[in-house]
Amino acid sequence: MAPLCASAQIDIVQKKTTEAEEELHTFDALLVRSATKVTEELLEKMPNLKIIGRAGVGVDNIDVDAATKRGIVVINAPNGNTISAAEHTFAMMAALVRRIPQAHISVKSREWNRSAFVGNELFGKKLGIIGFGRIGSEVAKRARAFGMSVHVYDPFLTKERAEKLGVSIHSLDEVLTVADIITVHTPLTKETRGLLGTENLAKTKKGVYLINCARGGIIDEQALIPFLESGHVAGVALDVFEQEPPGDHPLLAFDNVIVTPHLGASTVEAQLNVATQVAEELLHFFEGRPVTSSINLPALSKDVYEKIQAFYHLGQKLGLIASQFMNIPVQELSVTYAGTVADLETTYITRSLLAGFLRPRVASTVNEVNAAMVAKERGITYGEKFSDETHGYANCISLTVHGENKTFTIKGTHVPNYGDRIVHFDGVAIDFAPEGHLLYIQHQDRPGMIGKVGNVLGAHDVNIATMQVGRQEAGGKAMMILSLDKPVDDEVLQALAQIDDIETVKRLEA
Ligand SMILES: NC(=O)c1ccc[n+]([C@@H]2O[C@H](COP(=O)([O-])OP(=O)(O)OC[C@H]3O[C@@H](n4cnc5c(N)ncnc54)[C@H](O)[C@@H]3O)[C@@H](O)[C@H]2O)c1
Ligand SMILES: O=C(O)CC[C@@H](O)C(=O)O
Repeated sequence: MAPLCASAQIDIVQKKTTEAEEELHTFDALLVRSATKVTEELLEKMPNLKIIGRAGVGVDNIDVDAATKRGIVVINAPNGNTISAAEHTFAMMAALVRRIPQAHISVKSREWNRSAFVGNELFGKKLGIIGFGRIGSEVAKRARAFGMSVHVYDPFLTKERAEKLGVSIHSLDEVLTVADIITVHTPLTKETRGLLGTENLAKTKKGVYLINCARGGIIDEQALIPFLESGHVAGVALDVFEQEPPGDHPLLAFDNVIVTPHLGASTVEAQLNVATQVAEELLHFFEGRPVTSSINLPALSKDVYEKIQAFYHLGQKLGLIASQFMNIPVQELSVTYAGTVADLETTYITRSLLAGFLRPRVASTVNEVNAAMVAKERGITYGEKFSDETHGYANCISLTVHGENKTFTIKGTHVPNYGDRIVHFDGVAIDFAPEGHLLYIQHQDRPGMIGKVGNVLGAHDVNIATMQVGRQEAGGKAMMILSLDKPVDDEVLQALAQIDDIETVKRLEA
């Protein structure tokens, strides 16, 4: 939290959400650990909210879909507690096979029963790790130091990464059948809920030990009971439960089930790390810098962000102008990247363009977070293409909007140290900066048009800052894009539209 406390821009209110009912509508940011449930209902009471920070890894206490729908960025602190969670897993493993908690209770009860607590060594045992991300891989390092062999199952782990981490990948069945001890380190998802249920538990070795320091529900608690009763499972270590706290859970009655109250991340170091990580990210967000640990935005490193920043802005302007020009229902947006921009992380630029396009059409907040979702809701599809056609510019972004009976194309480029330029507008080569109050005039290419437009604007006290003209061919379709010092009202638009040979007049705000 220290980075937040040090910031003059941030006022911190530390309360339970239930104690802050009256102020909920005022908050811009919400920071939570795992206990606060960030539900759709809570989000409805927080219309000002822009970002939710989870000081920890799992975001299962946050309705990420509901946040995304509202354009709220969700960030977490993905690695601040990795070491603590891995160490806790290892402590649980040692405690499980050496029966330390049971022996502890016995001695505290004034007994001295050494023969009752004969355990097993970890050395030489096969450890099955299901889920080989940050924590799983740290557990593996520690296991190797203890002389264990490590057997990994993770369907998303590449061969290269497995080799780099010195482990071999196995199928789930292989891990289940060979492991003496199995520890799970996956997120809780539709696929992992009940992953160790009746069917898979039956495939494990007789006498297997199980550990869950990830999320309650990955090991099916009900399914476990008969396997403990029969002695097939020799012992279980649980830091997490399907319901927390677990209350009077039948598993707690088993002597060989050892438990902790979700303590994986509960170290001074981890709490400091996650709080600092999430606080720094939050400050970056409000300073308009990239957030690297967002759950609902593509991850961007500072380096990548710096490269795409200019195009991100250009994309937004292209979308914004196209949306106003095509103020009719549209079905499809097609974005083409050419030149240097084509080598960058274009997903983010496309999202920015899409948000710019949707903004004039949508009453609710629309930004890079929810743009794809809002587009889908409105039946607008979009796609990215890459091309070699740069039209002579170092970089070029083209947007084609397909609407009912009309297609519109706009192209832009970014010139370093100069700015964004629109270089092609509705079939006409032109060159203007997409900034401020713009006026689009489409007319027949005739002498004297510029003077007539200037006279009307002058008569209405509208000052022209810049004027760019372009045409398809001499005497054919021509256009003017004017940048004005103030927005024009409907009266000015009508006066301009009455000039002979002017076909269309549109205001465009950029
Ligand atoms: N007990 C605690 O206090 C505590 C602390 C921190 C994290 N956690 C939890 O630990 C878990 C792991 O955290 P992490 O930081 O290592 O996450 P991570 O995202 O780095 O790793 C998760 C791994 O699981 C793999 N995976 C996903 N679906 C899978 C499936 N169906 N089968 C097998 N593997 C699958 C992913 O490919 C990934 O490699 C999470 O559930 C997290 O919430 C608990
Ligand atoms: O806030 C906590 O202590 C839980 C942490 C842990 O479960 C996580 O997902 O980061």
